[in-house]
Amino acid sequence: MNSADDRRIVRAGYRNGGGTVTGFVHKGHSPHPSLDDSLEGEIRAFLTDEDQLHTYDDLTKVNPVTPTTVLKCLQARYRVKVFYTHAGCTLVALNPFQPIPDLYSLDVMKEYHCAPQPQEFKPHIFIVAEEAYRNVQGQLEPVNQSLVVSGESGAGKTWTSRCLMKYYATVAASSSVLKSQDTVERIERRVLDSNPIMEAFGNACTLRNNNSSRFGKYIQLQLDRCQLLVGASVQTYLLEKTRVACQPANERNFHIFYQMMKGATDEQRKEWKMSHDQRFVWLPKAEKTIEEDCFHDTVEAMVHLGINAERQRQIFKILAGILHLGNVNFSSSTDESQPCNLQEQSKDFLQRAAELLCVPAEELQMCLRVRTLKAGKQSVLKPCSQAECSMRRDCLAKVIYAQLFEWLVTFINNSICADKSTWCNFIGVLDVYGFECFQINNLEQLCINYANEKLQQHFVAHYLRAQQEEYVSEGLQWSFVKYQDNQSCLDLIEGSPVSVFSLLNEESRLNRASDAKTFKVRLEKELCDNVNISWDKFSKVPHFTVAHYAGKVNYQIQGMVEKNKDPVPPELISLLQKSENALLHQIFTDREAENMTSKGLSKVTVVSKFKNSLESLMKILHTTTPHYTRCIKPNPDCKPLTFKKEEVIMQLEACGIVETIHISAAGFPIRIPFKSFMERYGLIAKYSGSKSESHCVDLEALSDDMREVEKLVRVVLQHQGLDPSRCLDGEKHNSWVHCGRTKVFLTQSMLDLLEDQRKRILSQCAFSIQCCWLRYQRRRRHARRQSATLIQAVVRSWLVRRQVQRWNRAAAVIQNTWRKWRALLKSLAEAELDDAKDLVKEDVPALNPVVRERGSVQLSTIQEPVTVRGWPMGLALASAPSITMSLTATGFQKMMSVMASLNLPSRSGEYKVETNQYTQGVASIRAQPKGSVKLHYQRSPLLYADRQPDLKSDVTGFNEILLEKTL
Ligand SMILES: Nc1ncnc2c1ncn2[C@@H]1O[C@H](COP(=O)(O)OP(=O)(O)OP(=O)(O)O)[C@@H](O)[C@H]1O
Repeated sequence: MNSADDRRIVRAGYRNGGGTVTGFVHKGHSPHPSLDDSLEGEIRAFLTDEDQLHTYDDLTKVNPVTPTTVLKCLQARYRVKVFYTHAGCTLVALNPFQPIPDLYSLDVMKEYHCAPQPQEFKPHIFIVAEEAYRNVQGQLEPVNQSLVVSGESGAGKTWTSRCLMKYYATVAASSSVLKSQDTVERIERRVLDSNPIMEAFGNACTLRNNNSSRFGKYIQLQLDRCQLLVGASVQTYLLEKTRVACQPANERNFHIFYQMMKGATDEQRKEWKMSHDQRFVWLPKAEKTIEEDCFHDTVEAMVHLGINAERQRQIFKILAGILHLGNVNFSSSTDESQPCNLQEQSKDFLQRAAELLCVPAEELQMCLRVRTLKAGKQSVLKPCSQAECSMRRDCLAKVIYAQLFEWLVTFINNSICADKSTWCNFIGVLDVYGFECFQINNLEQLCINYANEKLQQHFVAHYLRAQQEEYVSEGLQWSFVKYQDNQSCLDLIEGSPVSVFSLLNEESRLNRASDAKTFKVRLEKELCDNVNISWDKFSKVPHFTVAHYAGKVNYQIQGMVEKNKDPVPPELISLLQKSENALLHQIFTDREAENMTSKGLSKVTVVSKFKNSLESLMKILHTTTPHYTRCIKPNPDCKPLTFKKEEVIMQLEACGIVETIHISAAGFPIRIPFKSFMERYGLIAKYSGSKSESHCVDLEALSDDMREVEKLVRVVLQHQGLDPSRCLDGEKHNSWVHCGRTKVFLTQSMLDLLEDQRKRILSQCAFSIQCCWLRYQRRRRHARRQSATLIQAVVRSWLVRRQVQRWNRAAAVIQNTWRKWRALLKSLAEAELDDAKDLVKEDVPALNPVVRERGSVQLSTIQEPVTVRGWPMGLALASAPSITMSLTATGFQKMMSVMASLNLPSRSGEYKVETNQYTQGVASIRAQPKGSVKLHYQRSPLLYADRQPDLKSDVTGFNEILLEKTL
């Protein structure tokens, strides 16, 4: 690659309202040699700083954008083991061909998933995955997403698709803890387990890739309202079934056969009649072992998907039967009226194949060697030639394998597909075979390359053309980037009324053996006007050459029509319907098999079927938001960390990556309708303190008034510190924004600036809101505290008042009761004393006059022995406080208090107070000198018995006092 190649891209300026914006004219020499020179100078200047080349995360930042500069950047990045690079709307993924530790770990997934702005992280396939996931969340139309992974065989498409599926199985399930863990785990696991099964049955080791997908697939990951993965469905395209019976030189059959051969137990070998040293014609390069040869993984995945042991047995028996069938050979017959004989060593294989397929051996042999021709209601048997016999054998193997594969896909879908009511959005992952160009190419390659053309067209239509067309419709002056539009190539292949496909179908539907040369003549005649098809006049082999977007491919015509017919002899289908293998029987008796037998496959040709399925895929893609990932194979030998420039540049050119970068770099990738723009960024003008009158303009009204909107856009730009006149219509590199008729066109840098400003204003607003809120809260807290204090004070005073009132009432009751009680006691005591006086008058000498006068007992004054049985209760109660005092006092103090409470004179010698237990109170008082008086008391159960409300009272006493005179 040198700068001469770069001359194909010449920059040209375009003007928009006075300013110049960089645009490009692709492919074609510049009419100005000085431009070439300056470009070369720029390229040299750019490449001088080699140490910086790997820092370009996005190739749109490369300046100037040429194949050389882009290539050098990718190479520099690959050297430092950076494998992902943005190229505008596309992600370029270079295959490292060796596992890179921690590049796809769970932690990395979480990092990208949780990042507020994953785009700011290093380019990664997880950015694409996350962007798609967030788009679904955003619910902006179109909500459903498609991740289109393209690249040539071995570039890493399947690897990338697997990474994407693992990513969604992780992030879309991580927040699902609330759901039944069982369900979630089961569905994620099932979705992931569909991979090893489909790869075992649909992938093979080819010269370009040890694990080459021999079918295309579109996986829909179904998400529910909460963005959780609830199911998935798989749509497959064009399995390369010819590989079952015919493997290209140095390539292998499908992995599953080798897995069986290498991983079977002795018991299984016995059942499959497959000894260790058994060689199968259809298993070339069996000695080569690759990491995909893991039978255990496939069986485990089958178990997880719900394929039970009996079904597995049936599947493996069918596969073993196919292998044995491959060893059946026929010898040529000299007599055309007689069927070909089986070669001697083939007899056993035919027998075993029949046993494994559970069909009668004779019938199998018959079907392979004799054709049944229908003539009206009559059937005529016609022996087949040796070549026909081999073809019928191969056809049988292919149809069984293809139907088995289809059954498996259906089973997987039934197992992982969620009910329509449970999911609402999906993310589709498309992994189709890459562009193929071999020495000999036939119908398979034509179909594969046609599919790639379709995808390229989708990319062109969606991105390159749509973007530029929009510039024009919005009134932007734009110097077009000349991208390679492959519409004419597609017209050649699938167009109407005349195209390669239509002619092929016509030829296939004619009830005659096709001739390659005749067909070539027909093609030449019908398609000579199309520039995308050519013929090598000197070649002896009938062929045609198609100029695809990715390069020219020679297609061999021989066998193409037959392959397109893909006829399956009805007797073979009838035979398989009779199979005692339940699975085989079911596969061929279902509705599709019925159609197949009744109409014959020749009616629905391979290309028409493929075209239909691709068209429905395209319909789905058109209704989704696409995300493109271009996988690049850095070297043809799959060597780790080896970068071959020639190999890479071819792929970059083939997928139009340079054009993509140009359009992304020179154009305005962000286009926002005025109204949405104002809704999002109008606040910048509003909160930046501008006095512009446009601030007061009603946004709703403005959306209709383009001039006003433009004025506002200018204000917004002013607030960014940008000169609107330069940025809107500015010079080269200054033109960041354009106002179209209905939309604002922005560069990524402009968008970043706007977003930054918006974020700043929002955070200022948030800060103001927080301050207000805090102030408000503080005030509220203070007010609350004051109110609480007031309430507490009021309540406390109310409580106290209530308490005092209760006490007052209680005191009044007590006083009242006490007074009554005291009066009662007094009267009782007086009555008792009156009785005692009477008694003394009658029986004993008179009591001491002091006693009589005071109405109290003065034992000391008793001259004569008297018998006092006890003191009245009233006296006891009246004296209670003193007693209490005496209980707490000790010694003399106590004695004095007791005497005082009994109103006893304290003359010494007349009586004695004894305290038996000092600590517990007075035990007795003994009178002197004639005998002693014992005073007993006991505590009253009455509340307040120890209180003496009225201290002046002359009534004294204990709770209960018993006086006892002992002689
Ligand atoms: N990101 C990667 N990291 C490590 N190895 C990778 C990576 N991508 C691809 N590979 C390696 O490259 C091989 C080929 O990749 P893959 O099978 O995905 O290619 P493909 O594009 O799907 O090819 P085909 O079209 O033939 O199916 C893988 O088997 C793997 O070993």
